[in-house]
Amino acid sequence: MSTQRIKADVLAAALPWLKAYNGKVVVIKYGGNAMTDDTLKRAFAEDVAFLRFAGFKPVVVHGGGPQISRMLDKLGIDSEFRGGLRVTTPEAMDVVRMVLVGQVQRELVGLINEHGPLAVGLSGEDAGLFTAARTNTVVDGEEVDLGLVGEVVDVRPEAVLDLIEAGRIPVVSSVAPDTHGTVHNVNADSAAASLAAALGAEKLLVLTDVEGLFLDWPAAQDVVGEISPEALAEVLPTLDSGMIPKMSACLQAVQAGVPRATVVDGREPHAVLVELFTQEGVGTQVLPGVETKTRKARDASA
Ligand SMILES: Nc1ncnc2c1ncn2[C@@H]1O[C@H](COP(=O)(O)OP(=O)(O)O)[C@@H](O)[C@H]1O
Ligand SMILES: CC(=O)N[C@@H](CCC(=O)OP(=O)(O)O)C(=O)O
Repeated sequence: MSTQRIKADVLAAALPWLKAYNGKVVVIKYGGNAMTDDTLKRAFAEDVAFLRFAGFKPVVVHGGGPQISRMLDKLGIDSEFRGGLRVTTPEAMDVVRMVLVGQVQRELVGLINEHGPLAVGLSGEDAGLFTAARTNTVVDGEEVDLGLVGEVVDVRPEAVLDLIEAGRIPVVSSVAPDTHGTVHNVNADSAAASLAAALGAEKLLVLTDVEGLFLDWPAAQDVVGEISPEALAEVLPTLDSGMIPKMSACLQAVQAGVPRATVVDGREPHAVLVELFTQEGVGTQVLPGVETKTRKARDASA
């Protein structure tokens, strides 16, 4: 087939997706582990700008776990993860906020704005976007005090909606005040799910550094292609580390009415475009009413 024909086929195949998502909100969670190099970050910014110019309404919620850990290390502040969440002292909270809002968010906004005056950064503290409530976690049957870690209990999406209506791309950091104004560290997957639900998003797309959910972790031979919320709720207690908040977030979003939530490998350049314009075969999709389907992982041993 000629190169011109291949290009024509790829472009023509995008039509159903362009129609389906025209004017629809897509919340994209960009995890810190998928921000490894400048080329990937630039490709991500291009994808988000592409979506906006293609008639989607993209909203970015970003993470930055590894970036926070590096800064805490540099400053000699100890931190540990329990059940996939960072135990956050008041001292660590200052660093979390500085890195997420002051570094990671600023960098993403800058990269997207290379394509036009599109992105506006905000955090859960802006215009009452998120209200958090302190939360603990249970690890091996024991309740663990996580310090200043919260979950979003209320969303006032007006500021984000105003930006979307003005044709902007909101870029949201996951720190949020409680009802007394004390700022809490919220896992970015969970914040993205809350925002997707409040915005009535068509999709929650979560970029990370694995091909998707593996039920045979850490052997990682078979990646889940599709899974229903009910089947996911059953396997959730067996998962560990970062996959717990990620898959809980997908479940939360779908249970709150977001039609589908997908985890994709952000180490692949243009993962966002590939996922949104491809029928099947990338990442793990949480979707009501499906049987669990798995496929061989890219790196599976033969
Ligand atoms: N069952 C599983 N399937 C896939 N990844 C898993 C699983 N269990 C644990 N993980 C780990 O979860 C990590 C993703 O979570 P996390 O490090 O928090 O990513 P992010 O920064 O993208 O939010 C993967 O890199 C992988 O090491
Ligand atoms: C409570 C909690 O764990 N908060 C996360 C917030 C950042 C985040 O979620 O970043 P990723 O998406 O890159 O993992 C943290 O402190 O690392």
